[in-house]
Amino acid sequence: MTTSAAARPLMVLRDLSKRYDSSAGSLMALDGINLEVQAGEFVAVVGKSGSGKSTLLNLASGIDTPSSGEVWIDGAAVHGMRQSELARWRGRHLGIVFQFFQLLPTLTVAENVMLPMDFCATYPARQRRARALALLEQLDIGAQTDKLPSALSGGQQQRAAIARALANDAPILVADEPTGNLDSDTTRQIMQLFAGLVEQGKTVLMVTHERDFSEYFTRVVTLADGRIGSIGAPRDGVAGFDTSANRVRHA
Ligand SMILES: Nc1ncnc2c1ncn2[C@@H]1O[C@H](COP(=O)(O)OP(=O)(O)OP(=O)(O)O)[C@@H](O)[C@H]1O
Repeated sequence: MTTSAAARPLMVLRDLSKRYDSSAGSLMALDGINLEVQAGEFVAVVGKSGSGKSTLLNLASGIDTPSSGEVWIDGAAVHGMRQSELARWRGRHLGIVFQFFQLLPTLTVAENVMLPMDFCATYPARQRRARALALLEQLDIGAQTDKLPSALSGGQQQRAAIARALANDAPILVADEPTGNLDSDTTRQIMQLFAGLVEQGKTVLMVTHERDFSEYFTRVVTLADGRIGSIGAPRDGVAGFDTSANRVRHA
């Protein structure tokens, strides 16, 4: 993709570290991460289990706080925000998609999609249901709107979760193994859906183990032991997913 020299990155992670302290000891889960994500990118985060992928996403999305370092999103210092302001700010700027969907089981699909709009008051109350239905229609689950999540297939639940992530029209989608619980056909559909959203202007940061979709990604960030081992362009190929110990490339 082309970016002008003056373009400000949509997301900046600067010297980001996370230490977990427990009775079992201290663990440096992330150590000195530097990453800039431009608007319109589809960035995949890959690496072995325990390499720090989810921790990186949780810090980048303000779900968790760094031990040191900075997270800037659209010019805002996320690392400096109070918890009270962070939740609403996050709701407006980030849509988050999880492996296990995390839909509220006692609310209908439409009500789940309306939740971020209710929480952040991004749209007038009288418009929220219509917007939820339009998103669900766009994601091909318009017929499921008034069902409980448990009545939907895994793929349909993930579509509902993506609709919820899109509810506030946030510019960034953060997804932690969104296809990790789906069969291969559904995985393809969901990855194509994310690629389509990027084409429509969204920016996506995704933890994934999916090797077959590297052509969708603008960059592949490989984590190893809490550090960035490599940042590769997709043309570097599936090697971006090679997490073997000595495979280190530099962009
Ligand atoms: N809340 C926590 N308290 C203590 N240690 C944690 C906590 N969360 C994660 N860790 C540890 O930090 C390291 C990085 O974990 P993280 O979940 O980010 O890895 P991951 O690459 O996402 O792994 P996976 O692919 O298995 O989901 C691991 O050693 C993990 O055990």
